[in-house]
Amino acid sequence: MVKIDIIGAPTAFGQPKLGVSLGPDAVRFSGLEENLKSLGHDVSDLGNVYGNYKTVYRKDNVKDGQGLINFDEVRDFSEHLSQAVDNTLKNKRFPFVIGGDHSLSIGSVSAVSHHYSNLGVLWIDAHGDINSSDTSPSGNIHGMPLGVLLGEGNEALVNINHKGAKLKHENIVLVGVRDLDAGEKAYIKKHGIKCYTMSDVARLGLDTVITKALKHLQECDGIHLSLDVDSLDPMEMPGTGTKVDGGIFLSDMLLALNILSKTEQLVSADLVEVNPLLDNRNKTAVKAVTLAEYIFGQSQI
Ligand SMILES: NC(=[NH2+])NCCC[C@H](N)C(=O)O
Ligand SMILES: [Mn+2]
Ligand SMILES: [Mn+2]
Repeated sequence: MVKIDIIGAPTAFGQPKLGVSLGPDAVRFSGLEENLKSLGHDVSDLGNVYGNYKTVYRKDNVKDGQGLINFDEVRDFSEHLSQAVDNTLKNKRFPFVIGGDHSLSIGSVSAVSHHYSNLGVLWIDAHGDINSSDTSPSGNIHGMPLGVLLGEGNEALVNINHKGAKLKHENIVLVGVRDLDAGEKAYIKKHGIKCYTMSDVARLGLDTVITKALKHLQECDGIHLSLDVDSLDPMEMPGTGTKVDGGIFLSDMLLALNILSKTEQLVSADLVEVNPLLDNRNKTAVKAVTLAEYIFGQSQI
């Protein structure tokens, strides 16, 4: 039995497409809390986190001096989210953060890293999200959370929750990657970051990849899962803002999550980038709930 706090993080400030702020409710309305309860868990939905701004999105998406879009809003939201995640961990509960765009991981992982000195991160995503204000071609902060957590670029973002870098390069594993920017490729190579691309997944199978990823993180005192729904193929997950063909299929992902759910090291998770306005009859949110069930031990027999 896991004591789970569902934390809605409806931020859309990290990218320009409207609708991702509706993600948490679409996932809730598809049965998230009830289904996790039927698996035997103690589940509490804490509702949504909001920052000091009146909305969780901007229609105009303004760049600041460093080329960061909606910088003040992202920083403010991240601080608020990190406080909520910190409280959950203090209460000895599992923070399960539902997005919202992937910039939310700056807040969630910053808080988790305060509780685990050698935190590992399993980042399942079509993208690397390892840009920084120095390398990002778009200025969208949802493409930068790993970069920020590694201490790169804009200092105010790096210092969210507490000062300095939150993760070690060797404690990160990327899985499902198939769309990296040039700066991201260079950074991953320079720092020797463990990265399983879709070609690796095609060659080895996702079950083997996840087993290898967990082996790589075996010395970590906790593992955070950050699961971007665009890691799945767009045929599976149409409701997301930065789709890339050639992704993971649901059956493979469920097997991988089943393997992951058996490790005692898993301490927190994010499920991000569900955008109901881009979806086809809420399919993406419904499957996101299935992913959540498997993270928390659902099995097929
Ligand atoms: N979390 C995501 N969906 N990120 C997409 C990032 C796309 C691109 N690499 C960028 O930095 O703008
Ligand atoms: Mn992505
Ligand atoms: Mn992402």
